[in-house]
Amino acid sequence: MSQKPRLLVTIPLPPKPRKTLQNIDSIEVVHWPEGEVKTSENMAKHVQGCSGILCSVGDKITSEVLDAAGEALKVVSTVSVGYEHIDLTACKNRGIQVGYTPDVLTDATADTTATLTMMATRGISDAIASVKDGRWGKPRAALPLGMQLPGKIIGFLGLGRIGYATALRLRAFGASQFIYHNRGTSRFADDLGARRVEFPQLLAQSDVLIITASLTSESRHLFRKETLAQMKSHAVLVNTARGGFIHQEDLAEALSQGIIGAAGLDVTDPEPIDPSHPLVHLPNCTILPHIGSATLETRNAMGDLALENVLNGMDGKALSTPL
Ligand SMILES: O=C(O)C(=O)CO
Repeated sequence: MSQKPRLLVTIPLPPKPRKTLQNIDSIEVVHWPEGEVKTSENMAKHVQGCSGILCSVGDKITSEVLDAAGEALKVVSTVSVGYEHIDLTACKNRGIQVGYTPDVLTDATADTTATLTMMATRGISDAIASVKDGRWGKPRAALPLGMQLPGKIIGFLGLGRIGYATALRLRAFGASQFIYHNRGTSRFADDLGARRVEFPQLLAQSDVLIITASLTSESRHLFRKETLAQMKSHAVLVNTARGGFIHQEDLAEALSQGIIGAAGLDVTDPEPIDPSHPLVHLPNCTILPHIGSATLETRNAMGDLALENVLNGMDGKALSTPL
């Protein structure tokens, strides 16, 4: 049996960190078998005896997984800024370090959030569909008119790094009035001239409401029938954070009944969303397949940082970006 420390890699790595890892022969790399379902049983099987886990948001790192890994496990490193898939308390209790990848994905994710905001406010996905399905030019099939950002109130649930970078992009489209709801105050508020409001005011005042917060057990299904009903009837809801913020059946109902105007989602719950889900077929709902950070440059940077974290952790060193 190999005496080398073992590293479980649960995801296909981007090219740059993949190459780096290929050139390291002091560790044994266990790659997740292509196409194998990520069940807890399979995770427990592959993680046995590993000193490090390199994973991402689709991998549930529970106390059972940590127990299955055994005494050797020193570090869990996720290729993501979100970390709700990792049981941090269980890691802490076992002295296991946890790393994540903040900052390096801010710009790519803000690009996606601003793009999705523009797509949803202008009804771009239905407009594209109308060209493909022959509705273009048929008077009775006229598309609804879109909404522009000047003079509108742009609300952020979670004005952190990604929210701020999104607001800067939306300024180029004429957005100038920003409000936000964070638990405390945002360090970016002054620069944007953004006003902090309580959640009910965020719902009631936003013309565009953008979710760029971390999901917690308290914020699960924060957007449901009762809260969606408090939004403006033309409001556009954008979510590039986590699907769990939104009760999807309630959102589908709100969009089809004109309770709110449109939605743009880069995240769903579960992922992927079932293609037969009503949200997928609504003309006023744009859904992207969780591509927030999906550029070559950003994924390489995330992979590099996560690899650095896991190698340091396996070596007993401090991580560059610990949780
Ligand atoms: O980094 C994250 O948390 C993601 O969702 C990746 O896009």
